[in-house]
Amino acid sequence: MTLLQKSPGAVRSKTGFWPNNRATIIGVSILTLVVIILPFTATSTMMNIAVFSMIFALPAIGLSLLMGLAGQVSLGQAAFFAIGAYTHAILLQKFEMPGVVAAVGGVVAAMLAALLVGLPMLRLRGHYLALATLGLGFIVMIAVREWEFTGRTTGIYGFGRPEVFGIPIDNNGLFFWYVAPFVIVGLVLALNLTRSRAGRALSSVNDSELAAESLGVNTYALRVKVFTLSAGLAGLGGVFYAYQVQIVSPQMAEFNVSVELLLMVVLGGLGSVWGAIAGAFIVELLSEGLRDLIPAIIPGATGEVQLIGYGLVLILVILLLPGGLYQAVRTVWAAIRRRTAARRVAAAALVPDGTADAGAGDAPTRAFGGVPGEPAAPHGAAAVDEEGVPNVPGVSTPLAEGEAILEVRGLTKRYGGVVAVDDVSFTVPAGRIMGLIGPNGAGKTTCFNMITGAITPTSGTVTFLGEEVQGRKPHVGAVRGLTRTFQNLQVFSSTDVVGNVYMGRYREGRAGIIRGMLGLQGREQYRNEEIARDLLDTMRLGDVAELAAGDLPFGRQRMMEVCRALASEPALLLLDEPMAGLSGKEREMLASLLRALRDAGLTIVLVEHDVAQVLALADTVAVLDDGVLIAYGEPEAVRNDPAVIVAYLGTDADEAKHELEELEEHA
Ligand SMILES: Nc1ncnc2c1ncn2[C@@H]1O[C@H](COP(=O)(O)OP(=O)(O)OP(=O)(O)O)[C@@H](O)[C@H]1O
Repeated sequence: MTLLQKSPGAVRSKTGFWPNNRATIIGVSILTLVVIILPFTATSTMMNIAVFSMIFALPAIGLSLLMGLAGQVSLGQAAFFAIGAYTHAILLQKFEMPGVVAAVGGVVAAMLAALLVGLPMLRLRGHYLALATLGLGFIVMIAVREWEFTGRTTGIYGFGRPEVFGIPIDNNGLFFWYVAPFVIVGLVLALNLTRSRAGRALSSVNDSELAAESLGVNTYALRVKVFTLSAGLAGLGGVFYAYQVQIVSPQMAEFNVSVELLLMVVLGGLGSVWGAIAGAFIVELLSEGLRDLIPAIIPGATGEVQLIGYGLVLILVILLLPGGLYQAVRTVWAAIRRRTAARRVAAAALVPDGTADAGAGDAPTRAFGGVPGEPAAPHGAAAVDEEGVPNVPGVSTPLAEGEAILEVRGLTKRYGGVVAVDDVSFTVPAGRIMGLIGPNGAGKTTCFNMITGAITPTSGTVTFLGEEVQGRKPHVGAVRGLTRTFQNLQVFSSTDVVGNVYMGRYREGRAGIIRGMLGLQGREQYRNEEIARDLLDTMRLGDVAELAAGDLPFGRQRMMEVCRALASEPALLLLDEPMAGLSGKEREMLASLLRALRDAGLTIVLVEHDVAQVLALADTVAVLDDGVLIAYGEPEAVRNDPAVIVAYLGTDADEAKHELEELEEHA
């Protein structure tokens, strides 16, 4: 039996966990209609703006994915735009390659440049990528300006226009129709990506890289992929730009182009793909307006002054509408939905016996926390036994009970002169609960962090399921079944409660970025969502499944974190102070749950300040004091160990023992 029995008839949620596909279809249909009609109705100035908006929408979508999803800022998107354009122009003009080959070459060159910058930079945390891309922008601009091959300041020109079935694309209307399908396809792929397993993982990384890694997300690989994808879209934009203006020049890589792209993304709303397209149109309109307005206000002003206009708009948006247009639209939409719902409730109240039997015929069946094949308890109804203890699913353990699942040998962590953990060794047997206790600052969390890969030990080894994992990133252990919770909660606040627990299923999923973009992972997603919901019901969190995770009370956030860790079907679960902040009732429930999980075969290591709880729960207890392992054994032996008593209470052993007993009685 696995930890989570999967519902055989997993059904699609009707509660809105997945963004509304119908809305996307309607949106894309309207956009397509506008694209078809616009060239027949727009003035030539409008058509010119529309063409450039479409061209810039591509790098803007890329930047939006990078900044909104991957949480990385690029100040040099124009560099990839220029690399795409120059490569395309060079292949066309100097090597006389066919248009399609030259275009693909432009995109590939931009992606390769991104790999070159991203591979070293994305390993580092912080804003290094922003600085590196800013530098790249300057390098590209200066290189093409100084290099004979790229035409110096004059640039490259004289290459032909694109042709489709022998028809030259030689006016704005045709060019608009030529670019638009690429933008629409890019839009759909990007929308799919944001909803996919990979997209959700990226948002989670934004919320808490440590928690995402601990659930098996390889954050570095994902960021590199999104950065490369983002550069590819910029390169494609550059290819179209080169075709449209019929010249490529160093200005394309200038900083103000990157700022323009940044403005499009911020104005539209970070991470919103629709917002990026809207932002592209608005900034192009704005830029047209500023071109006339600025010389009228400041006679003799050059194009540089336009940057001041962009800067002002950027500041205003950040101050007044930090979520951009996307946020504004969402706020209005939410208000409309609230009013509609209120009206519906009022109307229902007028109908005698308005208790409709809605959906009774298609109630989902669940095997988890209920009887297989029988209608499930509604979300929010706790699946509990007669004593109020949650039902616990079965557990699969890769080892026989008592075999070493985790071996820690000579684990040491020094911070300058501070030895946080000093030569600690212990073994955790499978199917047992091990308590790790010690006074404040004893080194418990540091120990956890070294075991899970959050920090690298100064020396020592951590062997999990026979493989040394010390010093490796947390996702390495997580993929093999090593999952943890955190002393300081690490909630994915950008999503709801079910979204958090769904992320716990990450290591069970397979779909990558490509499958995500193509929308070929529906089954896997719906199945994992159902499992997440089932688990929430079992943990009595079903009633808050749709709430924003950050809005939950502290105690329920802790329970949600445990639930999220369980969703990953771990072989070894490390819990860092899971009882902290819980009510007495919640503590009791959690203790029962842990006992039941252990009885089902799960191995648990528990760091906890509630010593009485640990001594009552654990099969073995390790005690740290000042980084040193001072006791290790069965709870009874540890309870009476004078060294432990002195470490905890810092007084005479007999007196301390008496105090400890009193404490336990009152606990
Ligand atoms: N990044 C760091 N730099 C310097 N010292 C650190 C760092 N992290 C932890 N320490 C020190 O290492 C020691 C152990 O800290 P740790 O947080 O592991 O203890 P703990 O047993 O988990 O404490 P608590 O129960 O209060 O959470 C403490 O003295 C702490 O100040």
